[in-house]
Amino acid sequence: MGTNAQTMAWILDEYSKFHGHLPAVMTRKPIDLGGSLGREAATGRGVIYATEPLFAEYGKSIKDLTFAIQGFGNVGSWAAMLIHERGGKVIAASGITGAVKNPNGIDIPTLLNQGSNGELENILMV
Ligand SMILES: NC(=O)C1=CN([C@@H]2O[C@H](COP(=O)(O)OP(=O)(O)OC[C@H]3O[C@@H](n4cnc5c(N)ncnc54)[C@H](O)[C@@H]3O)[C@@H](O)[C@H]2O)C=CC1
Ligand SMILES: O=C(O)CCC(=O)C(=O)O
Repeated sequence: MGTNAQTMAWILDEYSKFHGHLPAVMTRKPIDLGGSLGREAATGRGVIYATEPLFAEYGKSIKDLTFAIQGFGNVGSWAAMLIHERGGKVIAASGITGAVKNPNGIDIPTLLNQGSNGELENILMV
């Protein structure tokens, strides 16, 4: 937690100083350092790909359900976006310094466009 592609680039840089340039040792690198396309979204996407069949076993789909996202960072914000795209309703999201709620459904693209870095600082309600 609290890391991003830049952090991974720093770790790769430090590792390379001692062991030579071996980019395969570090995942979630920036693309221009050999990172994988789609990596930023991958874990949140995995959450959705895993939960969709689980819901199906109970005769439900994402569009029928409401969601609260505890931890609106890399994984949580991508999961929220994919829920939104599938017609699901995200009614609450929280980070360590703030939270938002809207019983009618949060507009996730708008929330992300507010420059939220996963902490939801100064955002009380959307
Ligand atoms: N990013 C990835 O690709 C992967 C992440 N994970 C795991 O998924 C989890 C989330 O990772 P990321 O989204 O990358 O982290 P992140 O740092 O981007 O987001 C973490 C979120 O949790 C919130 N948070 C932190 N401490 C909290 C607390 N005490 N109470 C409430 N909220 C708190 C932060 O405010 C932030 O919104 C971590 O446990 C991580 O190890 C696992 C596999 C891959
Ligand atoms: O990038 C990876 O291969 C794994 C990342 C992971 O498990 C994490 O961020 O906690």
